[in-house]
Amino acid sequence: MTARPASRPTDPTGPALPGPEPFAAEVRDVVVRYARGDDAPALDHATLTIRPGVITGLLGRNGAGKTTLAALLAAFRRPTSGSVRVGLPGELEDPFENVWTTTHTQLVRESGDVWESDKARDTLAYYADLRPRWDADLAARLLDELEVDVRRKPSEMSRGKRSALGAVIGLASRAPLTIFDEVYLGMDAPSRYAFYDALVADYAEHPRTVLLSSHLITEVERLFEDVVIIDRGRVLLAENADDVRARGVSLTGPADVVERHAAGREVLARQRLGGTAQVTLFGTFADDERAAAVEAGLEVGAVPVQDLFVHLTRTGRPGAGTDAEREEAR
Ligand SMILES: Nc1ncnc2c1ncn2[C@@H]1O[C@H](COP(=O)(O)OP(=O)(O)OP(=O)(O)O)[C@@H](O)[C@H]1O
Repeated sequence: MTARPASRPTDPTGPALPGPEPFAAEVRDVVVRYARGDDAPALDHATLTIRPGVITGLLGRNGAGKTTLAALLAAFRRPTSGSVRVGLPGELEDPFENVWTTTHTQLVRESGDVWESDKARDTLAYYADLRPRWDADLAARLLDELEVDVRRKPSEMSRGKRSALGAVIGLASRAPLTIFDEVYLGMDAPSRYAFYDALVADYAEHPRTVLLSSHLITEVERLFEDVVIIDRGRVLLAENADDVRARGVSLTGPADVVERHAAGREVLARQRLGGTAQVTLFGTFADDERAAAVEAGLEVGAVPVQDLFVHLTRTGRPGAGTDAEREEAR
């Protein structure tokens, strides 16, 4: 953030207030063009629903439109056309210049959304004042756990500590709609896992609607219930994560048996360790195919969201994806 708003924090240590129920959001036929006449809009007739009280994973390759979508929901910008509505289920409103919905929506981006040149505690005080459900105790505990020194300015912190500060702001806000846009990318693995654990624990106690955008799909996929995949501004799918996982099949077992049961199917990923192989196949198995695979000694499982994501968004779809492209997309 570059400019400080006119209002200043008053009581950063005040008690958390009860707030509204988790928000829902609806995006209908939304187009966002950053430049007039741009023939590759950042969002291209995007339509999706964010369910209330659910953690949704927002996935897409670089430049897919994730940050643009997050910015619309948080009312940082308006769509070129189409409608964005946010709020209590059944009472959705246009969030743009809407004090009520924006007060209850917290977006944290990779930059951390912090005042770079002020001490971190000033940014925390600002959010404590802004967010009615701010929990100062939770913020203090997480800052301690993630070893963020609030006496320092973000401009003097490492990227990871700045990200951690943003992650704490997102969690302690307890906003009915909380959006984490790649906020944890700068954090090291122990910090990221501490953040995921804190998110799951606090979400269980204080349900809210969470949108998590990340490239680290294997790390975060256990967290989300719904998935939205965007590709070049278009929504490829928006559905329950288990339904996404059921779009493919994973087979594990002796390599020759695995290959026999995979024959003729589209292989999304293949791994081999000695005589054991694991393949990820696109498409579902009929009951008799599944039974035959189990009978032959194979382990039949659901597909990691990551493999489907790579498949659905690979360069030159349909058809031409190579292993190198898949690696690049990971
Ligand atoms: N301020 C801007 N001005 C012009 N074009 C922009 C602007 N912000 C984003 N874009 C373009 O809009 C498209 C979508 O960008 P966006 O940042 O939403 O994608 P993203 O999925 O968040 O990408 P990443 O994972 O790389 O952060 C990209 O083509 C990007 O170049």
